[in-house]
Amino acid sequence: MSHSAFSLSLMSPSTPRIPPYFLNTDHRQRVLAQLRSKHTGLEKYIYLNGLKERDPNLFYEVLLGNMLEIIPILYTPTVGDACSNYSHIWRRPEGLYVTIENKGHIRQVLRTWHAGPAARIAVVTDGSRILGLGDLGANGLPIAIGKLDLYIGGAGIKPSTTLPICLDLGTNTEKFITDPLYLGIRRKRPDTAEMDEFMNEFMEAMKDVFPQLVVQFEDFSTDNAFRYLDMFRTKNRCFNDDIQGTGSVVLSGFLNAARLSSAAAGTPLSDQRILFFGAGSAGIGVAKQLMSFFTLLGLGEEEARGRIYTVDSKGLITADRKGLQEHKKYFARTDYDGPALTSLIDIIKYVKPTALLGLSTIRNAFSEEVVRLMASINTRPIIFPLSNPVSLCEVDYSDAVQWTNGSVIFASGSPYKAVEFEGKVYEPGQGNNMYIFPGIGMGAILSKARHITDSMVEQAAIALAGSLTEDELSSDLVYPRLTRIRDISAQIATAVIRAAQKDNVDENGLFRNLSDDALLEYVKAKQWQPTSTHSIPRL
Ligand SMILES: NC(=O)c1ccc[n+]([C@@H]2O[C@H](COP(=O)([O-])OP(=O)(O)OC[C@H]3O[C@@H](n4cnc5c(N)ncnc54)[C@H](O)[C@@H]3O)[C@@H](O)[C@H]2O)c1
Ligand SMILES: O=C(O)C[C@H](O)C(=O)O
Ligand SMILES: [Mg+2]
Repeated sequence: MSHSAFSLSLMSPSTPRIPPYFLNTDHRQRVLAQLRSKHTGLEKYIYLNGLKERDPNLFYEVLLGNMLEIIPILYTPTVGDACSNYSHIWRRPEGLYVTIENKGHIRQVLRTWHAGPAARIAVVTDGSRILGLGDLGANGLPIAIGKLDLYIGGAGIKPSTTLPICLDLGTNTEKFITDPLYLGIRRKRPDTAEMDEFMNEFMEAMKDVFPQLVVQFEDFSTDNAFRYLDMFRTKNRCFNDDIQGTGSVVLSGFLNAARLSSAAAGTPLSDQRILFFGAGSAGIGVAKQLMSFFTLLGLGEEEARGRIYTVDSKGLITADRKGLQEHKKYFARTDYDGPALTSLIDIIKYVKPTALLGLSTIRNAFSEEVVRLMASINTRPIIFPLSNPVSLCEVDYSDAVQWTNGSVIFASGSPYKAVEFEGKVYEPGQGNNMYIFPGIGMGAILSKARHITDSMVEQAAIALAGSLTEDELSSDLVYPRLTRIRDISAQIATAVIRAAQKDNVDENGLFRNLSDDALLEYVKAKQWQPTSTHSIPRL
């Protein structure tokens, strides 16, 4: 502090004063104008982060009033830039880091969290596969924060009960280890045995320190995503967003998309054939969940599995391939014995899919030739390029509309704007787990579910699919409009609570006697709202 500033502060005992005519203005509009004056997504992210620190109530008020503008900044795609640059844009402590060096005393570290046992929902990442951006190590924290902002904005979870955690276990990305500003531990990631020990201690400690907590695993690399879901799904109240949340949201969009595509083709729903381009945690998670599309129609497991084809970087996945990773085996084809099919065009010609889903992280993998081929074999092709962020999306919406002459039924992981084609406006869907996880988490919290069961996840998808209004249905949408996310999350949470009751995992039996309408009203009444302060800035 300079000498003059120091003496000035000594000389002025008064506290700062709000400008006298401040209340003649709407401060929320000022905040929006300030936000819009920033030129890049990252600058907007930093601005919003500062606003949240200065005045969280105002931050959530502005978020709730401007979801379509603000979610793409706090969440995909801009949160991807925030993570990639986190060590450089860092301003203040947020969230909780638990490092590999805390092994042996993780409980003590968790006990430092200010909310203590009041915490209800944690999003936990180890930073090893952030969106499609790879291993970002300790820079992964903003993904947990962004997801929790959606819990708060989208479902109405109370901010003080949310807990973002980044497990700092090292990184295999060399450029971070050598970056002088990198905020994480400078070492390679541990081997499986060491990581398992850490995760076992961590999850036990989470249960002890936060007995009411739901844990959402987020953006773990594929092997670990499956591994820790299997290890903890019956011991802890937890789920994996990339496997189950994505599976659920895509099942939901697919239920609506298949209805449109089958009606256009005049074929039964059960004739759908789905090709997955990308067979990681998300691809296989979604493929497993989409089995329910067929089983709900009455098909047996084998028949349902036969409608699903998976592709990875080596081509169509077949059972005879050597060294096939465990998670790819279930959908590996046993009915193809020709030469390996490696090009997407050849695979489409062989499979003749009604739906092409991308979870590959390969930008523009759905080329003009691919999209036109899909349109030539389907009256209304279903094309869901689901990789995030936009920079890794398999095809842009405007191209998909143009190359299919508007017939495409489209949902992408990251947001796209509506496009006009030959005088008609087309609206894309956003097939992102953000529609689902807030409702699953809220339902699990309110019912105090011991575990999160498959049927809770499936019922969440069915509730989301059924939540479209007449107007949304007549616009051929496959997901509801995001502006309604609070209502939708309440409907999903209600369905999740009912499923928890059916599975007898609800520890809170109070809702069992409520009618569906009364339960929905109860859930809505539980949603936290920022108090409208007329937006007087906090001093
Ligand atoms: N929309 C959503 O809600 C949502 C949810 C979860 C994940 N995702 C996105 O899905 C993507 C994948 O996530 P993941 O965890 O499964 O990652 P991952 O790295 O485990 O999986 C990527 C898969 O793509 C395959 N692949 C890579 N290059 C390929 C190529 N050239 N041709 C064909 N296949 C190729 C890989 O073999 C692998 O099977 C990410 O971009 C992520 O952001 C989206
Ligand atoms: O974070 C998202 O936008 C969706 C998903 O969880 C992902 O990993 O891409
Ligand atoms: Mg994710």
